[in-house]
Order: sequence, then C-alpha cells, then structure tokens
Amino acid sequence: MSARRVGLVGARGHTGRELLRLIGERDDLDLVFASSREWAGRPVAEMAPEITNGLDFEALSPDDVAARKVDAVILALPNGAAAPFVAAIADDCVIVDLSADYRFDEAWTYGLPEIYGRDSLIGARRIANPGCYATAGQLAIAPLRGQLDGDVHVFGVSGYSGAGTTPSRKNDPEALADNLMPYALSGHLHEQEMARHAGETVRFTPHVAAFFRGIVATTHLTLKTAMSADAVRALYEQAYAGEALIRVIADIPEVRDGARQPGAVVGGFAVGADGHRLVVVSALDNLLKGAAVQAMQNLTLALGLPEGSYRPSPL
Ligand SMILES: NC(=O)C1=CN([C@@H]2O[C@H](COP(=O)(O)OP(=O)(O)OC[C@H]3O[C@@H](n4cnc5c(N)ncnc54)[C@H](OP(=O)(O)O)[C@@H]3O)[C@@H](O)[C@H]2O)C=CC1
Ligand SMILES: CC(=O)N[C@@H](CCC(=O)OP(=O)(O)O)C(=O)O
Repeated sequence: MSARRVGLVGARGHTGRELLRLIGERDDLDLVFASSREWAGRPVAEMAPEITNGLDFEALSPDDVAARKVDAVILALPNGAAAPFVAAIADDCVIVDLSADYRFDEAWTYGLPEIYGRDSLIGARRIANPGCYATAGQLAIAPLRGQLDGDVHVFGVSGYSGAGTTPSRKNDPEALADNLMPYALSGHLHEQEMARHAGETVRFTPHVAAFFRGIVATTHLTLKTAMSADAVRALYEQAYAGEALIRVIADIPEVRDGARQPGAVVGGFAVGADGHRLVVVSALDNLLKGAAVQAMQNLTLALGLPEGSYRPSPL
C-alpha cells in the first residue's frame, strides 16, 4: 500500500517539531503539508532535516487545509484555535487534535491507548489527544480505578516547553531561573480532564520549572483495602504488561527518566504504615508521550497502520 498522506497544522511549535521528526521517520506516512504562518516559504528541512521531500512551510487557512487531499490532519495549535479547521475538514479525513478543545466532547475519541484501549481508535476519524500532565496523572491512577477512597491529589512539575512558544512568565527562562512556579492552583483543565476520564475526584497542582522538557507527577491515592507496596507494584506491572511505552519500576522516577524518552515511567509505590496511603510517581516527556508520540499512536491506529516503535528524541 502506498504511504498515507498526512498534513500538519501548527508545525512551528514545540510539539510540531517533534511531529515533523516522527512523521519523517516513517515510510508509511508522507507529509504533504506543514502549516506555519511565521515560517511560510521556508524549507521544512531547514528546521526538520528528517523531512526530505522538499516541502516548504505554508500559511494555510482552514479552507486551504480542507482543499488538500489527505488521509489525516494533525492539529498542533494552541487551545481554542482548532474549531475552524475541524469545521472545514471532510468527515472521512482523520483529525488528531493535540489541544484541549475536544477532550470533553463525546463525539470525539479520547486517545490514551494503554488505559482506554485501542478498539475505539481503530478507524476513528476525530481523536482528542490527551494533555501531558493528564497522561502522567492517569497512568498513575488507572490501575487502581474502583479501588480508591476519597480524592486523588496530583502534584505536577513540568519543563517550560509545556507552556508553548507564545511568550509568558511560564516559558521565560529569566523568570524561571533558580525558581519553581506554582500556577492554576485549582480548576486547571487537566484536573477536569483526569477526573472525567479516570472517574475519580482529582486535585491537581501544576508547577513549571527551569528545565525545558519532561514532567514528573507525584500522585497521592488512598486504597480502600490495605495493600503492600510489592502488591501495588505487581498490580501496575500487570496493568501495563506488554505496553512498550510504559515502564514500571520500583525506584522513584525523576524528570530525567522521562525527558526525551518516547514513553512513560511509573514507580515509587510508597505505602504508608496504615497500608492505605499510597504515593505513585510518573515521569514522561511532555512533548512525546505527553503529546507527539501519543498523537502518532492515535494516528496510526486510526489509519490501520502498525503503531510502530519510537526512539528517544535527539532534539
Ligand atoms: N507543549 C506541550 O508540552 C504540550 C502541548 N499540548 C498541546 O498541543 C498544542 C500545541 O502546543 P505547542 O506545540 O506547545 O504550541 P506552540 O505554541 O509551541 O505552537 C503553536 C503552533 O500553532 C501555530 N498557531 C498559533 N496560533 C495559531 C492560529 N490561531 N491559527 C493557526 N496556527 C496557529 C503556531 O505557528 P505560527 O504562528 O507560525 O502559525 C505554532 O506552530 C496546544 O494545544 C497544547 O496545549 C499538549 C500536550 C503537551
Ligand atoms: C507548563 C505549562 O504551562 N503547561 C501547560 C500544559 C501543557 C498542555 O499542553 O496542556 P493542554 O494541551 O491541555 O493545553 C498548562 O499548564 O497549561
């Protein structure tokens, strides 16, 4: 079968850069457009040498995108910008949206294959890609769904690439130097996203730090039935058995265990003396399993292609 034709909107961004690499590394996908208003006219290979087909960046409107004959479009736009593209693109074209815009929409498939399965993704045409902290938190919660009491607390620390390229205090290296910045102390969208999909009440406190990429989520859970740390770890090993992108370890994962890695690491598994209070730590790269790698898993499943294997990012 010939390679499937894919377009990328938001190609200048942090996740766009990783997506260019990941698409360029596959023989069964052909990138047919890469949209950026700021970089329009420049060769894509100048920014992403993995793209070798001579493509230039273009500034494409929703109608321009809709007029291209492609099998799939990946939207890597800031929150709130996807709707005109979604409205214009044909129903039979796959859309994978990286923003938060459709993560609460019943008509879209929420694509986190290791937790919610692959069946609903095969042949799906509208896929909402999960958020980065929300992926880390849900990986820590999912194996214990139905076995928890009370609220789940997720303490998250992200690298500043999580804040995108639009200048703000959260991606200003000067404001972040020798600093840790808490923000959105209640009601962050990922708090609602975790609660909706994991089916637990979640309290989430995000922080951003001076490193560029990577996330650690330290998750506090209360077990209905007392368990040992070994038993908890065995349960997570079983839940993620056979999942190439999820590694379960006994040690406590750190940011550098997840940064640049295509998958996530889940570990720590500390149980309090009462046997009920549990802390689980997950680490991943916000741009990879938190965004672009997950989008590639979702895209390939939707197109009926092998999910493929992923190597650490050289970027
Ligand atoms: N960064 C991260 O860690 C993660 C990000 N996400 C989500 O992925 C999406 C992309 O994030 P990220 O790559 O960080 O974002 P960036 O800010 O780095 O990039 C945004 C991209 O969108 C383009 N763009 C911005 N506004 C518009 C618009 N109104 N119309 C068309 N194009 C526009 C920009 O290029 P140009 O201006 O040149 O057109 C740029 O290519 C966001 O929704 C984000 O929430 C999800 C998980 C993790
Ligand atoms: C450090 C930082 O600012 N991180 C972003 C999360 C990144 C993200 O991509 O979230 P969405 O896809 O849900 O927008 C934030 O807290 O909003």
